[in-house]
Amino acid sequence: MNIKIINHSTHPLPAYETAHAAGMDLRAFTPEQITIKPLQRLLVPTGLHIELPIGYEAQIRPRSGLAFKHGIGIVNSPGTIDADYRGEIKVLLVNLSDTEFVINDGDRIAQMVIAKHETISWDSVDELSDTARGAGGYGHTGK
Ligand SMILES: O=c1ccn([C@H]2C[C@H](O)[C@@H](COP(=O)(O)OP(=O)(O)OP(=O)(O)O)O2)c(=O)[nH]1
Ligand SMILES: [Mg+2]
Repeated sequence: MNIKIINHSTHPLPAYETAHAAGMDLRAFTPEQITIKPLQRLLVPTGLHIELPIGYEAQIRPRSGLAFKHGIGIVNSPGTIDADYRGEIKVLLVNLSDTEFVINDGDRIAQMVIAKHETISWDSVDELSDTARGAGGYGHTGK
């Protein structure tokens, strides 16, 4: 499938790093170096605008290497890019470590997964079907 993209950054388009990867890495587009202090959150520009087909979304997810080695997460993970959004894709990073983290222009800061989704209508009813679980949740099946 082809998706329209405008790249205002100076970096290559997001690409799958391996043959069967689900996510394409997103690069920071920030001519000036960015420093994220411990527990600080920051919107990082990518310079990218996309036109998703109706019925598709893009999910902005953390990279596990950055999360494990540097405590870098995404506050609203997974971020949702709607099919009707035409603005710049940005990544809402958070530094969950106790040391500053530096982002340089072009660093791969997150990954984007393109996914199908349903658009539904509600049927308002008075009762839902019976199941063995019923209302049990929050660990009611034990550890
Ligand atoms: O990580 C993200 C999440 C969202 N967006 C953009 C695309 C998305 O379509 C739009 C709105 O996002 P969302 O619906 O999550 O935020 P909201 O707070 O509900 O804003 P809005 O009222 O504009 O929908 O912001 C990003 O660029 N990065
Ligand atoms: Mg919204």
